[in-house]
Amino acid sequence: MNTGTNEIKTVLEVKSLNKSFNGLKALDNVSFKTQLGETLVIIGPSGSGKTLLLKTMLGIILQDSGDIFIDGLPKEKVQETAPNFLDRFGMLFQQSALFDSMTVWENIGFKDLKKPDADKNIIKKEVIKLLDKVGLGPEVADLYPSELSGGMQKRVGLARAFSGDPEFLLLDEPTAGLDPIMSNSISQLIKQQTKEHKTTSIVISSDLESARKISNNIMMLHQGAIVWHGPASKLEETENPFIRQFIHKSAKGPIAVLTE
Ligand SMILES: Nc1ncnc2c1ncn2[C@@H]1O[C@H](COP(=O)(O)OP(=O)(O)OP(=O)(O)O)[C@@H](O)[C@H]1O
Repeated sequence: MNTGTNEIKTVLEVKSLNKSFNGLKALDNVSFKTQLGETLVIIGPSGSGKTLLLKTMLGIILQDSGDIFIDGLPKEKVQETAPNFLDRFGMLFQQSALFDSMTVWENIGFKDLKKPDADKNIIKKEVIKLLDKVGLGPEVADLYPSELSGGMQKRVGLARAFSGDPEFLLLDEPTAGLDPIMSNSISQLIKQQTKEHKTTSIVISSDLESARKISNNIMMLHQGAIVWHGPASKLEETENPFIRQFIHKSAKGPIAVLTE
């Protein structure tokens, strides 16, 4: 009997996605589903297609073939009826991708500031609450991104992604380059946000400790293809050679290690 407490509902689906650059396959028949409230972490070696997959899902790069479904509808259909459908997504790109010419609060309030009836004072107040959520004080609001450390920029990027409590979070390497304490606190924030708002999240992470902490499921890409997709709890026990090599940081295995 479905009690309604563990609702299984596919909210994002990628079907047979292919993309090549100069004849080289960068995404190779990628198919997967994510359920409401799930956090899927994508792992894989450098150049395996992780960022490209997120960019294709968002329409920043167009696929050669394959489809993306949101709530069971093709993305193009969703876009037709709701041109601002990307507002349903909170995104964090690598290097945080903050706008250098805008202050921290303008960066975080960006989505709301675009609205015709935007009230700057209300938006700034909301931003200060978000800053507090990611562990930054109100004094940071009027600074420019260049005045912040890398860790602070990540937090600001995360606050921007959380802004408006989006249904979906797509985060590219949220803990890369951070010290272990900062990385742990960012992982906690992602967990808290996804739990409190039942957010469906896809997170690219090379930080396996963070991946284990935040994920329900893990998917590994290699040369644009999915080589493993399963529950995070099975990561340690799987015999999959790609996973074994990746988690043991071994030079031996199916993943080629580049040498000079
Ligand atoms: N706009 C583009 N033009 C040409 N090639 C591209 C483009 N975007 C991605 N690629 C290629 O697609 C492949 C996958 O790139 P992608 O950035 O997705 O890798 P990744 O797994 O995110 O790597 P990393 O962990 O290093 O960020 C790479 O070979 C890359 O060179």
